[in-house]
Amino acid sequence: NLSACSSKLAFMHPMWQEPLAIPGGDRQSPIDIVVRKSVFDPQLRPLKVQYDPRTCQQIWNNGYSFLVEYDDTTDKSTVKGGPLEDQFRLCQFHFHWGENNAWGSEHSIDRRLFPAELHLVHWNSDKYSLFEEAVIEENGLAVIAVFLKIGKRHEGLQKLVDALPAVRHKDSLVEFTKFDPSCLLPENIDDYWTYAGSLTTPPLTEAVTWIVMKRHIEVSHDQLAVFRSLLFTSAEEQVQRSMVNNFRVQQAVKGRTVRSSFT
Ligand SMILES: NS(=O)(=O)c1ccc(C(=O)N2CCN(Cc3ccccc3)C2)cc1
Ligand SMILES: [Zn+2]
Repeated sequence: NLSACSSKLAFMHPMWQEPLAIPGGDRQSPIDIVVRKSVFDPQLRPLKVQYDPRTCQQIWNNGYSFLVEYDDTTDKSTVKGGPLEDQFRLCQFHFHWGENNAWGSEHSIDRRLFPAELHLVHWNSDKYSLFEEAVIEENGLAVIAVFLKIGKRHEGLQKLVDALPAVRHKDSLVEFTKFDPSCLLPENIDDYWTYAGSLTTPPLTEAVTWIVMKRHIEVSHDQLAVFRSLLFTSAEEQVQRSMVNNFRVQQAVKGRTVRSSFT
């Protein structure tokens, strides 16, 4: 099945060597969400997402993905409700994608992989004062994951796609403003799965409440092709490597329960 292939593939294209020991290591991400094993929780409230496009600052290639970074010095762009007890501030969003449209997402639904996955990263501003503090704390982060499927062109995404050639190489950065990331959310954000997990890139800390949207968004084949024109490597390096397959292999669920906000 594809996910086995993608894990073999990840072996063939290891973005990084998976560390042997991970702190705790019993709530790692990503995972396969087995729908029939998820548990409906009627106490899960609707998500309240409030993003201010004026907090959008820059876009940069960090050598894993490209990050669109937001000013998180005030509570202007936040998420609360859903499984969250506190208010979380948006600090950045990024994507993971494959070398082709057969795989690329980090999470899967009943082993179904998607060509790409969006992560909107937030940190708990009720409890901490900086992302760097929250990233090592139990309930420090909340990441909203949205699957991407190939279909019609996503008008809102195009402004982002047009900026990508300027951050082709690792460590390149350009100003990027007035982008409202709510345009990347599906119409219905009330249907999601949620579970306790980790960052999927180093330091892999077990600080994340994952909120995985049931509904996907559509982007065009050509839009996703521009993601694949990015490079893992900096301008100085002799050998340039295409930024593709920047997903982590799936991790053991280890007795965790995945809750659903819908029946
Ligand atoms: N794929 S994911 O959504 O799980 C995700 C991955 C990375 C990040 C992220 O912004 N950083 C991870 C650590 N990094 C730098 C850092 C910061 C503090 C301490 C140590 C290192 C930043 C956030 C979410
Ligand atoms: Zn991610």
